[in-house]
Amino acid sequence: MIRARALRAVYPGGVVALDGVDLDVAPGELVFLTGRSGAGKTTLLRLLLGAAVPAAGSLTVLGVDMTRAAPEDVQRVRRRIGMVFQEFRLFRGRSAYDNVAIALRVAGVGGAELRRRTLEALAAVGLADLAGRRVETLSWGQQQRVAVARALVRRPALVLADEPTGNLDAETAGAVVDLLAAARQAGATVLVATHDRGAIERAGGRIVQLEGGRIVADTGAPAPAAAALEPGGGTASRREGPDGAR
Ligand SMILES: Nc1ncnc2c1ncn2[C@@H]1O[C@H](COP(=O)(O)OP(=O)(O)OP(=O)(O)O)[C@@H](O)[C@H]1O
Repeated sequence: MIRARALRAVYPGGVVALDGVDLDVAPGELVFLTGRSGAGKTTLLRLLLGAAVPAAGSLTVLGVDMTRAAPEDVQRVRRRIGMVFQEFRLFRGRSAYDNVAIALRVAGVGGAELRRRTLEALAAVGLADLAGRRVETLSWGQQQRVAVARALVRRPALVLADEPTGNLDAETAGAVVDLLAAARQAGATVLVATHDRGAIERAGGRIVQLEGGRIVADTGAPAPAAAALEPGGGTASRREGPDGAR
């Protein structure tokens, strides 16, 4: 799903944001990226999304080598990613419905299916009654839930969320975390950059800690309890093993 080796990211001016990151994320994992401000979390998400190119190292996302991919291949990867941004990036002046529907429209979905899936996504985040409201008239937490609905409506293979619970009250933050966990239950791989300890404790999952652009701690994927306990129950861990490719 994701495979990074010796990943390095440098901003103009020479700021080294990531410095030798090795990371494997298997399909279906829920991973929290933690670390203090400036540790490199957002930069890693940007590389995964193909919004920035690594300065060195290798990065494969959804089977595509992001360091060598043609623009159309990067586009193909992006279409399979649902992104929740820190600042929502909703279209002001448009309704909650329109903001969610756009994600399906650009994927070529229209007509009755567009309407059904958009309304289902809004209902899933508890906003069915507010579908027609312009987004700037919604509360902060409601806007974030619109952004989550927009990210999930296409049933993406990979969900990337950058501080999705920032500035939300505990209850709304909990609801957002539950939605991301539900996306994982539905089969998505989910990466969440967050400072929110409560969110991490609520959802469980793997914790990868960044510091100064390096991974300094990684709890690894929790062993799937049922499979691990069954005799002959397959893998003890869904984490991809090291490959010695360094
Ligand atoms: N556009 C930019 N130009 C130059 N340097 C940048 C830029 N964006 C980020 N940086 C620097 O890169 C490093 C990593 O930043 P990044 O935003 O990835 O950290 P972060 O862990 O996401 O922080 P936060 O928790 O505050 O969002 C920091 O030193 C930051 O100052």
